[in-house]
Amino acid sequence: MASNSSNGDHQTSTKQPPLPSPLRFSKFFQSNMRILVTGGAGFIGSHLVDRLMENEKNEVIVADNYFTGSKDNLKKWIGHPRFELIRHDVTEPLLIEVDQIYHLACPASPIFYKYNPVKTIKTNVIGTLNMLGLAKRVGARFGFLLYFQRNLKCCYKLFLIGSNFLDRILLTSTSEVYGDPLVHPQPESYWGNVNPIGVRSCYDEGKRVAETLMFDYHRQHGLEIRIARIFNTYGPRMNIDDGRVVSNFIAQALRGEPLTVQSPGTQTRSFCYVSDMVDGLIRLMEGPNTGPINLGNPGEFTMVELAETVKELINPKVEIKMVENTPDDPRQRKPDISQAKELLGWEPKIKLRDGLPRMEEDFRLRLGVDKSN
Ligand SMILES: NC(=O)c1ccc[n+]([C@@H]2O[C@H](COP(=O)([O-])OP(=O)(O)OC[C@H]3O[C@@H](n4cnc5c(N)ncnc54)[C@H](O)[C@@H]3O)[C@@H](O)[C@H]2O)c1
Ligand SMILES: O=C(O)[C@H]1O[C@H](OP(=O)(O)OP(=O)(O)OC[C@H]2O[C@@H](n3ccc(=O)[nH]c3=O)[C@H](O)[C@@H]2O)[C@H](O)[C@@H](O)[C@@H]1O
Repeated sequence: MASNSSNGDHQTSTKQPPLPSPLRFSKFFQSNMRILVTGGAGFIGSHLVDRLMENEKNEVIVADNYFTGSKDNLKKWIGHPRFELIRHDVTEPLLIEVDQIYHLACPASPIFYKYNPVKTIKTNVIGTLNMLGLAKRVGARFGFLLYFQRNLKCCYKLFLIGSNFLDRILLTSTSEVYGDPLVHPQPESYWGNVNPIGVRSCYDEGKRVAETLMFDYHRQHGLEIRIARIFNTYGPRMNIDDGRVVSNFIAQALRGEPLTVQSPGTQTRSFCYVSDMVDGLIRLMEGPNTGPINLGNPGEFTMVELAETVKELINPKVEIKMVENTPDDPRQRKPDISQAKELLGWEPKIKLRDGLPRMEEDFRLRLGVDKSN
């Protein structure tokens, strides 16, 4: 069996040792960062792709099953040499070479995640397991390669360069992990108040298990993880009929329909504009902190106040009517973002009254309702 000692002064055969696969080896020299965005055809994901593509050193791969997302959200990138779109359901394994994973694949609207609760929890549990397996597989092989290079001495320096390309995976978790919070505002140290068997549990508990899996892979396999707990986010490209409150109210105001405030109407939410959210996600991924870190806008409003603001800004003639709510609707939600400020140097810039008109413009275009009506 031919063998070469690491310092090359003793060879039993002229056969060269097997070189690492060109693809892997090139990782040390390639300037491009290969980034997988699962759920990248969705609302937040497509805005994230836009931002990642601005960096010429990024190659972006989107894996999406189009359950709530759309190719339309990515049409400007299709055919671009640094972009690739694959129809893929994350509940099935995915074998590709990547350097970073933003794992966003999961329906976010309560109407959609309640539509098939078993699928929702599979997406959060099996989907996250598949993405962690991908990160570990690629990261582990890469780790071996680093060890191999390190023992070649001459390439030791590459180990230092290469190591900062070690894979990392970011999970977009949610403020729903706090359930119907008894602590207000919610800090990351709060364990939550979640119904394990309710109609929202497929999502709330699914995301909690996803966070658990992230930390277990981190502790057991040393995987580089990042966890963002996203609070209500709004902006252009939200599905017009996805049932979430901001998209509902804007679509209703533009169509001249009554704004449907679900009872009691005094429940609160805090709304973060999508460009602020994307900023926060990238800062978290690029920084050294695993999280979980709350990302959201601490500006808290009741649903009645939100309806009154939409009425004032978009259609003063529209009515506001109370309708029934769904079970387990959290009564209050407001992020404590002191960790995001301190560790990421991040805080949201866009206030609700400045964000809503940008979303109105997008919805007017898509609904064909011009300013005069
Ligand atoms: N928007 C918010 O207010 C909010 C708040 C908290 C957390 N989040 C999280 O952020 C992420 C993105 O949310 P969003 O608002 O963009 O939602 P979205 O529904 O617009 O996007 C989700 C994307 O994931 C895709 N997807 C769903 N299931 C999939 C599967 N099994 N395999 C592959 N793709 C799948 C959908 O087709 C869609 O493109 C989600 O993980 C969501 O839980 C969003
Ligand atoms: O920020 C979060 O973490 C969560 O926020 C939302 O969940 P939720 O707050 O329930 O979102 P909406 O469906 O927009 O409901 C917000 C509030 O508005 C109310 N609502 C909703 C729709 C409507 O037409 N009228 C109305 O008053 C609901 O009862 C609820 O109290 C997202 O749907 C979740 O994906 C996300 O994880």
